[in-house]
Amino acid sequence: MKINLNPEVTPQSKIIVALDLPTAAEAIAICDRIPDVEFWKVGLELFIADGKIILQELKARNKKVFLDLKLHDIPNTVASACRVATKYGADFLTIHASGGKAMMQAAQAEVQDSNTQLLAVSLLTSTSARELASDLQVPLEVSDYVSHLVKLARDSGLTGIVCSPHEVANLRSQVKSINGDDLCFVTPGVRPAGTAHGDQSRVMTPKDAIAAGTNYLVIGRPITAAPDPVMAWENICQELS
Ligand SMILES: O=c1ccn([C@@H]2O[C@H](COP(=O)(O)O)[C@@H](O)[C@H]2O)c(=O)[nH]1
Repeated sequence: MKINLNPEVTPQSKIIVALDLPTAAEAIAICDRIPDVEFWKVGLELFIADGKIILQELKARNKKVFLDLKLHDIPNTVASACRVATKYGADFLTIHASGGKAMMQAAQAEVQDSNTQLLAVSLLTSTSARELASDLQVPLEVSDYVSHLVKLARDSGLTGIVCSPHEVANLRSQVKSINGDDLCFVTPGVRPAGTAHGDQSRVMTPKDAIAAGTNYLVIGRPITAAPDPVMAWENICQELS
């Protein structure tokens, strides 16, 4: 069954915790410590190390799974990878919107009849306005560039978008999905007040991100790298309740 994009409004159900860890054993240890987490994200490091093991383990625990592979290649290659990825039973899978419409449409066609819903990564939350202009030489404001990519993803039939919480409110009012429903906005770049931003640029607190209209928050190191991950998780849930 495809997951509900507007989960029950408990703090836990809106938080996806990123398991950016080097082995399945370390990831499982974190899952054991925080059994209340309902939705886990498996990214490149863990997938390359131990993808099959961790994905089977999370599904065996009846957890929701976000497989964050951020695929970006020619349409045939991405579509084939998406077809194979659906076999893991992931609820969300990411591809890069900057791969273009043909790539996204081909990918969407492969997941259409599965329970996996595709999200388009717009502009990485680590990218600043300065980098967009100077390094990437994109002559647009961040908000205009993200909006352009989101429309491409919408026109390609994707379910949702990965963007910074800063962009959600504007995008929600501007862009509906092709069937008229709201797009699902999934936002990394979330930092509780007082925690290190690290490599993230376009950040917001959990409470402000929810107020901005995010469907799901993605939070990694503020929980998994905290001195006490259980307390970090509980503090964020408390902030949202
Ligand atoms: O634009 C993006 C897309 C994906 N991510 C991923 O989210 C988590 C964030 O982890 P933190 O430790 O909370 O920074 C990470 O797995 C990224 O790969 C993103 O940050 N930005």
